[in-house]
Amino acid sequence: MNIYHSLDSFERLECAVVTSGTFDGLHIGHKKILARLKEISNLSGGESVVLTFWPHPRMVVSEDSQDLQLLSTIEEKIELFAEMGVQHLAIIPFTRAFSELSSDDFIRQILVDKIGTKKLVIGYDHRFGRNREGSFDFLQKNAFSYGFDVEEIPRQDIEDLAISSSRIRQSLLSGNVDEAMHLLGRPYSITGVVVKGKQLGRTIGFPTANIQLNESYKLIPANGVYVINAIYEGIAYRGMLNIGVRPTVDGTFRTIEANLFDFDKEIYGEDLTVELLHYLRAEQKFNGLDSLIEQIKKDKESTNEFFEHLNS
Ligand SMILES: Cc1cc2nc3c(=O)[nH]c(=O)nc-3n(C[C@H](O)[C@H](O)[C@H](O)COP(=O)(O)O)c2cc1C
Ligand SMILES: Nc1ncnc2c1ncn2[C@@H]1O[C@H](COP(=O)(O)OP(=O)(O)O)[C@@H](O)[C@H]1O
Repeated sequence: MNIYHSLDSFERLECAVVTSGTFDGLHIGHKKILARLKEISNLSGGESVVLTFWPHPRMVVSEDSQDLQLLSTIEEKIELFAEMGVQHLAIIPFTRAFSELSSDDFIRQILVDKIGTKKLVIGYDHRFGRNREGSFDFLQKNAFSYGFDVEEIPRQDIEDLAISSSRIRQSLLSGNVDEAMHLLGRPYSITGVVVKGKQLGRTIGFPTANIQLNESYKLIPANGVYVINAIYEGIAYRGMLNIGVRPTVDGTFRTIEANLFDFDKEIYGEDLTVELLHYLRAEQKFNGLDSLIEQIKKDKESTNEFFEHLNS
């Protein structure tokens, strides 16, 4: 996959089959668009191009941008686009000036002149240009004068509800990682560096790798205990995760900590990815460490049962 961090380095293609959007989460609905993009480019002998924007437009134009929480970091998106076989990924720096571009200017200057678009594939609710004025209807009416075809991919539903990034955010914020997995088509994951904690975990028989996220905007699911797969140096380990403030040990800030099964390595300073598979329970305040340990042992049993069911 060719990656462009601005359009300056993009060389106009003979036959570009293009889609554009923010694609937060790259969920099942997004995948449908990308699958169609690939299909058309294969059939037409063209090349597939994804135009995406970074930072996320809401980080730039919304007043609540501090509160914005996203499903994917830009690194995660790059990896997923590559896995899906996208040939060209152009990451357009989304600035206030760019947000002022009219939809007509966006189409003529970028899609036509810069990229060489011959076919545009967009999701059912995609809007672009100043104040999101460009819609599918607008494109279809003007497609002839722009010299490319447009195709709209209809809304993808699961159980009569639209699959959307905001719906997945809500699922995760209420701890429902099972539903999020269903809508994403893969588990929700978090990657960060392992940092030192209170060094208490090892003394209670459950060492926990405390994960510090690199990006403040990455969405952290609801506090609670989860079944996970942890990926360390490309190898997956079963495990469990606690997200919360650890009321039992008078924790003062929120941590994300993973206990990996059948693992015994010091990994401070190294990267760890956790895939959240299932919600077990809410975080609780126990009357002392003994009750907490009893509960964590039960969590481990529940985690093992979860994996047994998965394999049966
Ligand atoms: C599976 C699991 C469940 C946990 N559940 C709770 C909980 O319900 N309440 C709580 O206060 N802490 C909970 N913890 C956090 C422990 O208090 C924490 O792991 C311990 O204090 C060690 O912290 P350290 O990594 O800073 O040494 C849980 C940890 C794990 C691994
Ligand atoms: N099975 C395991 N699961 C998680 N971390 C482990 C495991 N085995 C060893 N470790 C290491 O031990 C550290 C966690 O020990 P712990 O006593 O909880 O200390 P801390 O409070 O610094 O997290 C992890 O960061 C990791 O380097």
